[in-house]
Amino acid sequence: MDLLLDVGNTRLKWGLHDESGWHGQGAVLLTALDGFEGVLAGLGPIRRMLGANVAGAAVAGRLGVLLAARGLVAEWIQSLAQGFGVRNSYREPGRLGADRWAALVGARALHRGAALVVTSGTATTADVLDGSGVFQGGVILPGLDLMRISLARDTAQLPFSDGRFEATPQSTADAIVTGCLHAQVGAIERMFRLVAAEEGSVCLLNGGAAAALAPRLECPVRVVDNLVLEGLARMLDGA
Ligand SMILES: Nc1ncnc2c1ncn2[C@@H]1O[C@H](COP(=O)(O)OP(=O)(O)O)[C@@H](O)[C@H]1O
Ligand SMILES: CC(C)(COP(=O)(O)O)[C@@H](O)C(=O)NCCC(=O)O
Ligand SMILES: [K+]
Repeated sequence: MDLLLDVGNTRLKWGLHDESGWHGQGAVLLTALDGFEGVLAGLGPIRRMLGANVAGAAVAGRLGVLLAARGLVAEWIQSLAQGFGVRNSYREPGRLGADRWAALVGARALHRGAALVVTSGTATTADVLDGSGVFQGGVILPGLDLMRISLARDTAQLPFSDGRFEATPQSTADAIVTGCLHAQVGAIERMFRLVAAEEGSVCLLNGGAAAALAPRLECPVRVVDNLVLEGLARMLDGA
């Protein structure tokens, strides 16, 4: 069994995988990272650990210690210019977030046509993957919760509270939630225009906020499981 880690800025997502598929997945908040020690202790024998980390060196260091206690060496991927059926058009390919690279590899394995690969986590990313597997570029915006948090933090009168999506919001809470959803969905729909003309193109949507965005999107959407873990599994298969 291999252990795959998608370490984002809010949560660590883990998955246990072998040739026959997935044998368990879970998530741990970075604010409770020590809890991952218990998760690790409960897993059976592990061959290798491969991960994508965008949460920085301190988090990688803490994970390295937890993994070493189980006799595992932490292997962290870097974005490549080309590999696993995907070509990376970033001017400096290594600067693309490792999670975005892994998600593109996962997306390519899942869907052969053009796709807009959207991961809605702490940040939302919307990445254009054309029908020949070329990542042409993409956008980064604050994620849904980060937008709401920033309004509460930097204004005197706006709270962080739950509202509802409404066509014409008539309360502060509804106005904030609806505004932030419009911002997310609007950016995604604008990016989708870049692949809309390609046969069979779809928006592949994943990440912690995917369920909140999916019902609002007016483009072909397929909500998928964690594409980063999927991509990491392909990388081990191809290794
Ligand atoms: N239990 C939870 N705790 C924190 N955030 C959650 C939870 N459930 C869903 N979320 C949402 O999911 C986002 C985190 O999604 P995730 O894809 O794990 O992000 P990241 O990869 O940036 O860590 C949060 O910003 C929040 O919007
Ligand atoms: C864009 C991101 C912050 C997304 O992080 P996440 O929301 O998954 O925590 C991350 O992929 C990152 O730090 N990228 C490096 C810069 C880039 O991709 O251009
Ligand atoms: K993201």
